[in-house]
Amino acid sequence: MNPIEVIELEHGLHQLRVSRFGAHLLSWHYQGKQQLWLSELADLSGTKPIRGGVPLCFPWFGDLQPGPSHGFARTSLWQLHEQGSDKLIFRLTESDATLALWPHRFEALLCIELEQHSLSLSLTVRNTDQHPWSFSGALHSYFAVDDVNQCQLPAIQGRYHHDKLSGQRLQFDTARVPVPVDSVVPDLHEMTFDAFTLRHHGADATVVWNPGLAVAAKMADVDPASSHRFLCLEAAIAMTPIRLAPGQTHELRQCIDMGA
Ligand SMILES: O=P(O)(O)OC[C@H]1O[C@H](O)[C@H](O)[C@@H](O)[C@@H]1O
Repeated sequence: MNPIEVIELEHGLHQLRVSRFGAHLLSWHYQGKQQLWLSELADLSGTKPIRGGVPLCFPWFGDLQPGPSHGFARTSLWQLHEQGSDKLIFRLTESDATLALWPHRFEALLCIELEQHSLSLSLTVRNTDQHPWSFSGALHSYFAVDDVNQCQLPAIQGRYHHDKLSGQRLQFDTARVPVPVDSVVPDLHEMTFDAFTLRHHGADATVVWNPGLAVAAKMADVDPASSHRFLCLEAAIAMTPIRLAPGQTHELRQCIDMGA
């Protein structure tokens, strides 16, 4: 059996491929053109995070030792909860494996929804436990670009950001995306990029990431020759974790509007 069971959805101008492993959006064609980058060297064995597409970071963003980078959601097998002509909903709840890493009961639903000219991803997290807990996370989208070194992101110009590469608070001088880049940009929730507009809800920052050639060359699942072909623009809870009381929910959403 293929460990990466893939669900396909075709609706209007869109075609999607989503893996149950990680509820991971692997491919999105809009008007016949691929919008996401998936590494040629992505590990599709169902044992490691998949490089590219849209990984889900939950219940934490980044490192939380001794747990895995970006949490366990992207390496868990999700259930296909609902399938409609224009949407897919995946569901994940706690298991012995997740409780060993993070001792809290939860329900997470990932809804991928298509409208005529847009795609939205929404991760709704519910505390199903008896005690409050906190989480962070991200919708870690890898957008396909011709050359990241030429990318413009007008919304960043003049903005302060936490530069994870230097550990400093810096300001972007121009709209040109620097490479390498690993920046947490607080309160950036709407931006135009390439042919589309991104809108984030339930996030406290947008994370902008491309490792650049030197770091990519050390990554097992990125071919350095194609490391310039993506830019990650992530709807992230990366500043302050969200605290949920029993029964409470939080929705983290990224809407990608092709604006035609
Ligand atoms: O290699 P991964 O665990 O998938 O993380 C990939 C990247 O994710 C985010 O963008 C972080 O800000 C980066 O610091 C990290 O390198």
